[in-house]
Amino acid sequence: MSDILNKILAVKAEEVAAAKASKPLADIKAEAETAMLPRDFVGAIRSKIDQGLPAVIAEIKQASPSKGLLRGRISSSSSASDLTMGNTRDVVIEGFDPAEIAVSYAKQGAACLSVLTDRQFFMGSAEYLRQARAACELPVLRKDFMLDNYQVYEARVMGADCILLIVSAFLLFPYPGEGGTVDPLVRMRQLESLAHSLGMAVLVEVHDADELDLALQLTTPMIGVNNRNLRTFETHLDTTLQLLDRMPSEKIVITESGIKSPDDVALLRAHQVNAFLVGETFMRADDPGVELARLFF
Ligand SMILES: O=P(O)(O)OC[C@@H](O)[C@@H](O)c1c[nH]c2ccccc12
Repeated sequence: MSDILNKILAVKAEEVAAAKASKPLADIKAEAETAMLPRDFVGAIRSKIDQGLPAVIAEIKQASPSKGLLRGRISSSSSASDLTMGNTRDVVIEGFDPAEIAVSYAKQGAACLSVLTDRQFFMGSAEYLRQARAACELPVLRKDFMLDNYQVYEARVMGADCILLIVSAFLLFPYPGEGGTVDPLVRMRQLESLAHSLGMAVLVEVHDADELDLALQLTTPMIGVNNRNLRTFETHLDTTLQLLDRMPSEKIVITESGIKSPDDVALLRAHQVNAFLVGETFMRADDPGVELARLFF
């Protein structure tokens, strides 16, 4: 079992409860229904692939539980020791500009953006998503740990065009629904259909064959394979390659995590994997978009 994921999900459930207490479900629902129009996330990916180009979902991620701070500097008002796993709440960072990063990604040919909105473990925020989306025309994935309908409405209100459903999160965490604990597949289907009804796409994330079997029971065409093992934090691109035989041809395979070099990209493309989600490698570069072009074009 994955300790870090369990910890994140427990915090997430508390955050959702607090958000519901400060803004009731009916209010966020009304806001979601009048939010600005969604952008076509799946269409943006398909359009690159149809042109024979790699479809890159370029991530904006300030920090991660496995690597700590990825971009920016810790301001003198906070201490580096605050930045231990799961304790990023009070750390202030300078030199991290989501709008500037988004513009650079768009200019260099990204298909879509992914923006971390989890605060405690990834130092993300809804505000970063808003800033990034407003700065360009790319569709945006809200990268967070979704458990509850409420978060899907929230995603739309902040401007997200796509949400992430992590299969292992539903398997791990017995999140209560109406009338007790709800079956993981039932919960994923509920969140998927809600996202679709709000005009958003869904990226479903798997790490092994059993998770893939569940993911294939959703209707979304986008299957993400996370190359990172959330227990050990090790990444192996083989994780994606080993699942390819089981992928129906109508699905779009998105390889996620641990893509570091043009050779990694060439290996995956040689196996007809043409959609990529990349964060750390871009975040550590001076100009994230220029690094995107170096890896992919
Ligand atoms: O920074 P990387 O190794 O390029 O990985 C990006 C992305 O795949 C990773 O951030 C990610 C994949 N699935 C997630 C779920 C939650 C948070 C983060 C993630």
